[in-house]
Amino acid sequence: MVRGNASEILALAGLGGAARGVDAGDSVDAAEEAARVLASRTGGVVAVSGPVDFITDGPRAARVANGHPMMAQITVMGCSLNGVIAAFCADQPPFDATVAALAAYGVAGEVAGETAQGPGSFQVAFLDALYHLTPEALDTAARIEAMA
Ligand SMILES: Nc1ncnc2c1ncn2[C@@H]1O[C@H](COP(=O)(O)OP(=O)(O)O)[C@@H](O)[C@H]1O
Ligand SMILES: Cc1ncsc1CCOP(=O)(O)O
Repeated sequence: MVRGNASEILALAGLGGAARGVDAGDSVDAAEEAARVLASRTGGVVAVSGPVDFITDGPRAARVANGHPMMAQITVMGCSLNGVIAAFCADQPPFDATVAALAAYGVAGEVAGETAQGPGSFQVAFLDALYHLTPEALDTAARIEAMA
């Protein structure tokens, strides 16, 4: 399973990419083909994170529209996300698990964004929201679109 922002996925596929340090300088849309190429090459699941996440295993693809703009303002949100995806993949098929992990992470971001005053309080509120997230709340708030 590979997860990166758009510029990281483009670079990994050998298709360039305009990364700004650890941040993306490319849109998720621009990295969709790179993600499909990487998934086919590796036989694994590839996720491009960003304002709307894109996930593919080659034949299947989905978009997850959950999240909050403040998530892009905090370092290590992507690294932490990788750990959450790994936990979801531990006992679920990897494509479904990755989609669910991205939705859960994004919903926690939305909950945190309701009370955060800025990046500092957002970090604390995000960890609390992830800790308190229930399957019912995830079902209600998840914005997942299956694609061809
Ligand atoms: N503008 C945004 N709006 C909503 N969610 C976002 C936005 N930018 C990033 N996210 C979310 O933040 C998390 C980390 O993704 P990202 O910022 O792409 O990682 P990285 O830190 O590797 O660049 C993902 O769950 C993603 O959906
Ligand atoms: C490993 C590491 N150490 C300091 S910043 C960084 C990368 C963080 O990347 P991201 O914000 O994309 O999770």
